[in-house]
Amino acid sequence: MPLVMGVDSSTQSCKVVIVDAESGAIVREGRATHPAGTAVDPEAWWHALQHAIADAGGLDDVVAWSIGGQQHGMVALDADGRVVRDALLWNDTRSADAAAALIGEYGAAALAERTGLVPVASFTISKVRWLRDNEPDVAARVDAVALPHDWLTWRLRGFGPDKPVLDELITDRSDASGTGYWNPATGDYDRELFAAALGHDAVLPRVLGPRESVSDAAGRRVAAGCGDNAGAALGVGATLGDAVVSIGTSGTVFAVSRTRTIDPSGTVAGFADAAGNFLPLVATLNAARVLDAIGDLLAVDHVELSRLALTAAPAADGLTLVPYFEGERTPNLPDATASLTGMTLASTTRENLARAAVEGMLSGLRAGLDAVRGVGVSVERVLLIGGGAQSEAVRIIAPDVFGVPVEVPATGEYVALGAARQAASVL
Ligand SMILES: Nc1ncnc2c1ncn2[C@@H]1O[C@H](COP(=O)(O)OP(=O)(O)O)[C@@H](O)[C@H]1O
Ligand SMILES: O=C(CO)[C@@H](O)[C@H](O)COP(=O)(O)O
Repeated sequence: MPLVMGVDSSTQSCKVVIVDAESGAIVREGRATHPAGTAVDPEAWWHALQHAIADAGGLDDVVAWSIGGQQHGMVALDADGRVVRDALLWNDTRSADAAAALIGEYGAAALAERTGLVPVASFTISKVRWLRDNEPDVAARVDAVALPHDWLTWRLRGFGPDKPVLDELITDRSDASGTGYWNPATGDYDRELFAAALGHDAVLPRVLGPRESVSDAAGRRVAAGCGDNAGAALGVGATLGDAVVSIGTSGTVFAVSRTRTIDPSGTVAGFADAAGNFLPLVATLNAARVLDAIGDLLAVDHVELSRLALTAAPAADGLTLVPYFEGERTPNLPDATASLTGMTLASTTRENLARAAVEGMLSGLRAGLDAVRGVGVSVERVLLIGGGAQSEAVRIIAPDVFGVPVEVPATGEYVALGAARQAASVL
């Protein structure tokens, strides 16, 4: 009964599963929370990872592991292996102007062709460019740029400021494909784009193939890890014809595809997956936390918010929440704010507000589904996952909003399970 560990270092928390590699059964689990905010000291993730591993009973009996994580965050290191500033996360919109500058210089169509992406604030290249433009002294000290899962993998393997071997940074194609300086057609970094964004070239993590591995200081096998959405696709077992809708901090809609996506409009990101295929994806910045915010406002928990939403009629008597609390990525409106319209004395009830929150959040994801279909991906059913899928109201209202059958797999940490699968596959 060899045991493997899978990790999801997500925006809000770190989740660890220890799995029997033969049966797939979860043997132990652990978790720890991450700090709030869109710029975070990566040390906080490292501490959370260690807590979550301890909470899961430790690694002593584990023979292989793999880390999945939130995508795109910029972890910039100096020559001594120290983080040069707080990591800017995928949901930090200060890099919107940098994204626009990149598009102005290279053209959206050319960037989509070269990297699969048209820059928005979320992608790593926009953050790297922001650093060069706004903190040139810090940018000049950067010797390596990694993603959250790359850096945590490096730390857990035994590297860090005490052993700063930057060439030992590794990543995988799914997370590399979210940088904006990796070419999904060739599998190589686009060094010209990266060096121009940063102002000079630097170490980038080596991209391991789906079955390649390295080892940690104790000799355990370490798989390449993955971006969290690719991890979820692996963990939930998505196949052709499935679209996965994940309602976590981000809302994402993605599908496994045999061919790469090039969308010069930038709506659909042409990511790679963790198994050698591709993962066209649409992401919104406003998902589970829309429900958190309205629940807090109404001073109710998730169960009561769901009950209120299901008490109201569809369309909430015209009360409409456009939930751009954090700005928005799809559509690309980084400076947008949320708005509530259709307020009358009759429509402005707690029930309608709860319903409008669920419908507004799901409508953003429906637009994502349409966009994924629009690039030629067939969607026969939706698999609904993430913390927000635990809401009964979300589960009941989603099929009407999406217009396709919706299946809700048993509640589970599918990103961490996907990473555990990677670990099992390199054994
Ligand atoms: N029953 C529920 N109804 C609605 N939202 C929920 C429920 N349970 C958890 N959540 C929300 O789900 C989010 C966490 O989901 P998760 O998929 O773990 O996110 P992430 O991976 O981004 O950290 C939190 O915002 C949490 O409040
Ligand atoms: O930016 C994206 C995908 O492009 C997000 O999906 C992040 O990867 C964060 O994920 P969660 O923490 O919300 O799961």
